[in-house]
Amino acid sequence: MSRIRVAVNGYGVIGKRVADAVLLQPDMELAGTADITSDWRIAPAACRIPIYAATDEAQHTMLASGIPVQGSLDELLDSSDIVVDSTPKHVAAKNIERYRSAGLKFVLQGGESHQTTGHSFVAEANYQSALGRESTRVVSCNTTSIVRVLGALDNANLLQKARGVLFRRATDPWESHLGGIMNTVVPEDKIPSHQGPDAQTVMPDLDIITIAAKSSHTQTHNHYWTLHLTREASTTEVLQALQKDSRIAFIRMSDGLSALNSTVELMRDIGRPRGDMWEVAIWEDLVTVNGNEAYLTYQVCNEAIVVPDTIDAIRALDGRVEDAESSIRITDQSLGMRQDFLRNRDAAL
Ligand SMILES: NC(=O)c1ccc[n+]([C@@H]2O[C@H](COP(=O)([O-])OP(=O)(O)OC[C@H]3O[C@@H](n4cnc5c(N)ncnc54)[C@H](O)[C@@H]3O)[C@@H](O)[C@H]2O)c1
Repeated sequence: MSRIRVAVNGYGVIGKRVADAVLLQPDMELAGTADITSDWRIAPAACRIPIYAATDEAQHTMLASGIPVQGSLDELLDSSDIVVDSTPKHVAAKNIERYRSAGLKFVLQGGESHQTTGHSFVAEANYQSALGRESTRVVSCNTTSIVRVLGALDNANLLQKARGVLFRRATDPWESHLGGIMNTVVPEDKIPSHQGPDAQTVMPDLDIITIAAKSSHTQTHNHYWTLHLTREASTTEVLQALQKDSRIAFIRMSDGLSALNSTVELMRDIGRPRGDMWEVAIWEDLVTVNGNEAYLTYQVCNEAIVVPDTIDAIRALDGRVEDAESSIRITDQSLGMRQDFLRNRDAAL
């Protein structure tokens, strides 16, 4: 089977992680990455990834900065089967016609609206409906976590409705010198916040309300959920339902993982590239069930969580791996995803 040749347009927070994940896939090949920067953000990639210039101006500045440019974005597209667009919000939507004229399938990211592709993607929920499509949009980091967690409970017929509060990191760590709030919390200016309706683009029947606030840190997102269950259940039943999703990991206060920064440090200690956590991490010892209500909190590494889904989205559009389980297994194994970072999962429950 020939490998899928993947182009990554936009080598920022998401693009560089997607490019590295593509390099690990047995059935994919990285055709190259395009960007407009010519400084430290792209320079380290040049020795291991073919770099292309997304604009004529970028080509001049890249060459002037000593970046070995392989060619233009159009040339990159010509040598690719699928492009992942990870340019900033609203830039990607303007590239769609260019991808279509090059005859390429394309994956967009969560900064674009559902309407840009007409399909929003989370691998565990709707891989099947993306099979062979021209395009899809991998939903945002918060939405991906919501669909994973609520989807796992829904699959076990346990979820009736979900009400959640989201604390969002103020900015990405690498650009925190440029902006981000300090010493405050800023509620989003409407309820429901956009994440609940966004989750419904993947799970249309989900009864969900989200309230969100931006807080003054850069260490991942943190969600708090009150879940109305379809019936009275035990904590073990809820945990077992969550455990069925291979991309949900379990962390514990009792292990000293008592704050967002502890988990961030743990990811570095276990050797994760860039300290990334692709899993959504639920505090296992905080999961509480009271009759037909459940309460839980989890952590979302916004920079990393959409990377495995982006890899699966590429496979779904390509169409040759026809079931979600097979694609998820290949992706999980290639990245080294885990459900428990400190001990064998089977022993934990
Ligand atoms: N940062 C996150 O936590 C996060 C999480 C999930 C989804 N997303 C989504 O992923 C997408 C990318 O976000 P990001 O955070 O990686 O952005 P980013 O700003 O970190 O990276 C974007 C990259 O695109 C490059 N770029 C800008 N204009 C370009 C152009 N015309 N052509 C080619 N390259 C161009 C920039 O130089 C930069 O390297 C957005 O849709 C965003 O909403 C971001």
